[in-house]
Amino acid sequence: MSAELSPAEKGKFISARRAVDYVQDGMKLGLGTGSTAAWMVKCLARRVQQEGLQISCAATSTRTAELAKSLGLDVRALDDLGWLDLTIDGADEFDPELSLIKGGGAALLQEKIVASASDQMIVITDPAKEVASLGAFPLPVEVIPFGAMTTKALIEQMLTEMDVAGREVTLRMAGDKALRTDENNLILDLHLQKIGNARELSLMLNQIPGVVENGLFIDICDIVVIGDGAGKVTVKDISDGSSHTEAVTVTAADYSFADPKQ
Ligand SMILES: O=C(CO)[C@H](O)[C@H](O)COP(=O)(O)O
Repeated sequence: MSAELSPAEKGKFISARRAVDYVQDGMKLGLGTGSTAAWMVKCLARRVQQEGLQISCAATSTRTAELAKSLGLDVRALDDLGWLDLTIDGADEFDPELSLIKGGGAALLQEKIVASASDQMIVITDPAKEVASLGAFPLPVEVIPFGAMTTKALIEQMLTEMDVAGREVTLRMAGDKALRTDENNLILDLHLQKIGNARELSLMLNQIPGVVENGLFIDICDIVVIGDGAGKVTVKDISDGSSHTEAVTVTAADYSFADPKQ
């Protein structure tokens, strides 16, 4: 039997399980990255096994692809699947318009490509990630290694010109080495405190040579599913502005999976 989950982890599990309800037989799915997305992959694999669903998936990172394959899911290259029906992914922050900051797990590039190639994106999250205005979470920006410190300087100059509140930009490390993404790029984290105009910032960042993509997801997310460790799940849908909360029960058997890989 699995150990009791912390309230935060239970919230992630609850949101992941609820989002998997949106999956239908025959769908082509995008699989997100991160700890919440890992719960989703497990819940999805369980549904596929129990109900015999025929689905195919494109993963947003090597680690998600490995987890999904290890659980028997049919994982293909995005280009083999073409357009997707639905992507389910986590986020680091979301605001009332369901704009997001993503990339805490350094997978923002594949995540944005996959979500943008989907009819619908559902974000699975916990209440701590809901903000009135994006920016407390450092904004990840993926840059190519060539001239990365010059790209960093160009970003800092742009932030100064835009008069953004915080301007510290740091290179993300993995131990004593610069972290490399699945595309062998680097991540710069922008410690901005508060992002006033996320749309403008996103456009400006992507105009800088050396920037591959940034972690602002604007007009991409359709639904946010917020799992609360106390046993509630809230579903917010941007298409009709609706929001409703459901009570849920969770037992240890629900989050016990044969493969404990996260
Ligand atoms: O954007 C991401 C990875 O690049 C993740 O979805 C985000 O960091 C949330 O992760 P977690 O579910 O572990 O809190």
